[in-house]
Amino acid sequence: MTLRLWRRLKPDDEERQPLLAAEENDTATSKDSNYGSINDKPKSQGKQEDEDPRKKLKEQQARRVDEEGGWIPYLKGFTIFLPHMLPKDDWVLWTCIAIRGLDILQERAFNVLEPRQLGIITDKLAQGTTVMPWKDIGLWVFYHWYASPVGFSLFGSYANTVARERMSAGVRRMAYNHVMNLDMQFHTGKSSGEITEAVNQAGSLNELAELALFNAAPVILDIIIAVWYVSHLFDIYMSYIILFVGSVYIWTSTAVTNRNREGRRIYADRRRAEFSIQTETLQNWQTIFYFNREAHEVKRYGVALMDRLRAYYAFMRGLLGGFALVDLVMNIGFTACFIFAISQVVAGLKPVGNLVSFVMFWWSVRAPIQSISYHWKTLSTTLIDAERLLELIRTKPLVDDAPNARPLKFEVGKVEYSNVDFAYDERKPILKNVSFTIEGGQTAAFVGETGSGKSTIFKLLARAYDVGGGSISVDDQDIRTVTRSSLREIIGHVPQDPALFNLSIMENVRYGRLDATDAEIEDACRAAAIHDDIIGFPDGYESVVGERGVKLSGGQLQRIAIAKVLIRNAKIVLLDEATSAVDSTTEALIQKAFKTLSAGRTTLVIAHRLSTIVQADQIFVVSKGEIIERGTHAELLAKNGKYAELWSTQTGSVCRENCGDGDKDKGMKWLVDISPEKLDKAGATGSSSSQNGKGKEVKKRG
Ligand SMILES: Nc1ncnc2c1ncn2[C@@H]1O[C@H](COP(=O)(O)OP(=O)(O)OP(=O)(O)O)[C@@H](O)[C@H]1O
Repeated sequence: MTLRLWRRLKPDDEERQPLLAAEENDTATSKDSNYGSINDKPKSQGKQEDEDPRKKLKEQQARRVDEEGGWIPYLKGFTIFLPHMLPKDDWVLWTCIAIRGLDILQERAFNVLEPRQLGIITDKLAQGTTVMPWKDIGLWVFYHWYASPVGFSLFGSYANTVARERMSAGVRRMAYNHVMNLDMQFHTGKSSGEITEAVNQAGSLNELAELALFNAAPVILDIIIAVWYVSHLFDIYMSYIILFVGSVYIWTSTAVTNRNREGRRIYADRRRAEFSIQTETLQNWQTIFYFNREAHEVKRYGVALMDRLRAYYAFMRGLLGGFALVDLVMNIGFTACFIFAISQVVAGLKPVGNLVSFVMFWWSVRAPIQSISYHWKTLSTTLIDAERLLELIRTKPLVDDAPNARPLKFEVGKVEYSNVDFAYDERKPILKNVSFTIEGGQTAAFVGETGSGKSTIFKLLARAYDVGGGSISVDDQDIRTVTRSSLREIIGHVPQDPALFNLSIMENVRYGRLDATDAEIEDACRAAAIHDDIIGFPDGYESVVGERGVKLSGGQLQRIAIAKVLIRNAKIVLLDEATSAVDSTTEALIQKAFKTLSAGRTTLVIAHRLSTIVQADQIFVVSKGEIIERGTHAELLAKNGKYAELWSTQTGSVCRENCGDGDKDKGMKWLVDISPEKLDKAGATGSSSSQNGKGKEVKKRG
């Protein structure tokens, strides 16, 4: 019994704190209400300022208790989890709870019956019986067996496990679903570690429920039974002794815990520091390798390790000393009760069997009494953990379906931005009065300096964020009035830095359309000019791509991302610098594939290499969040503005005649001054120039 209690009290209590997990929380501490990551702190800075993330949660909890008007209303806030933890129709869960309930009751009954039976046998022996009391022995054996771990409690323990895990699964599912449906601001503003930890706090709620249902309630029952039973065995004074010992015990153990808090905090800090060195150095192993700093890092880690050990020893000294003290209180209490009981037997007031029953009973109730303070401490820690989960669940997505949102009715894929304003942070406007219309099936390209807001224009179309002013519509339906899912279903996005799941190439491409056949996937890969690369890998389509696709080159990653969009058969395609990482031959292949596949689809392209978008139906030049020029390639060249400047920089061409007046009919002449490689890319230019057919002439020098 002591051993069991020791296990329950010692490691769990002090080490259940998520010391390492706290490390992951150090970074994202900003809770800004704007779309902004401006307040994000660098990791090391965050660490210094937020040494103990639990402290912050504790303060938050105190504030919330205050705001809600006390602990009861505060705790009521957690009832939002109840339908997920205890779903009414989960008969397996309720059966397990019922079995565990029965187990708790039978445990209590046998706590009394077994010592009592031993007392009866002792009394018979004391009376000098000469026959074996087989019936009593049989009963004792039965009680003893039934109350042991191989008796009914075997089912009780298993039912407890099933109930706990089912409750936990319900809350985890709820939290995960909630996080998945939060907006992009939430996901870009927080570290994935922090989000994961918050979701995992589902376990803390579970503990809370388990504590209340299966631990605290039985302990209260134990105390009531103990007081009643010892009064029955001896007299009421014995109950007073037990209550007194219990109170002193609780007071002492609380005092010991408080005293140990500082030691625990130091130990937690040192452990975090050691963990931090370990992860940082492993993550930056290549830097260490190239700077030949292995020995330096091993030494640094060794120092942190020893620091942690010293802190741990100090903490454990305090803890073990504390345990010894509280155990002493318990032993003094037991001695007092024991002497009192013997005195009653000696005085002939009670039979010796009662003494035996008492001693046996003491050992069964000692653990529950001791566990009160443990449960109390666990309750406060668990509540703080659960606070994190509550905070997560209370976070409402900034972008959500309107109450009367309906599915988007796709017609031709016309995209219209009307006077769109947007800011991630209200202090810094990003898009200003952006207006344009792209007819269904057209290709529109966005060019402009880095950071001018091109990707942001894309993000708004997928409703990663909502516009600050103006509106965006698809086929004349304001995207805020349609369901987010129906909108994203028709959009295919190839990001700047595509990331893949650590699965096979086949599975990654199938992510675009879950029911795609292998043959369809291969076709998409052919169209994206990646098929030949894939079949060249030793495992072909079954090659696993590594975390985020690290085993693939940038160009391969981009083409697989393109294949994913192709297989998705999206109606509106967003290409964010989709061909920036491929060589000119591959780029030409991709361009060809896209030309075929973008037929009938509205395509929005961001490109820094202008040669890739000369055939676009419209080109928008974005600068500082505004569209400063628009038109076809030829029209923009004719304007000889920003676009012409960019074109000139990239291709080395210069306008020789009629430049700058924007009059298309004056027959501008461009002189192209480019290397053979540039000419290769600009080959598209020649064709496009004639395609756009505005009577422009592109001459090659030399
Ligand atoms: N999640 C975000 N939170 C805060 N600011 C952001 C966020 N994303 C982008 N920004 C800022 O918005 C501005 C426009 O960024 P955007 O990514 O739209 O530019 P871009 O024109 O696509 O640039 P690039 O060509 O380099 O991709 C930048 O100043 C950027 O720092």
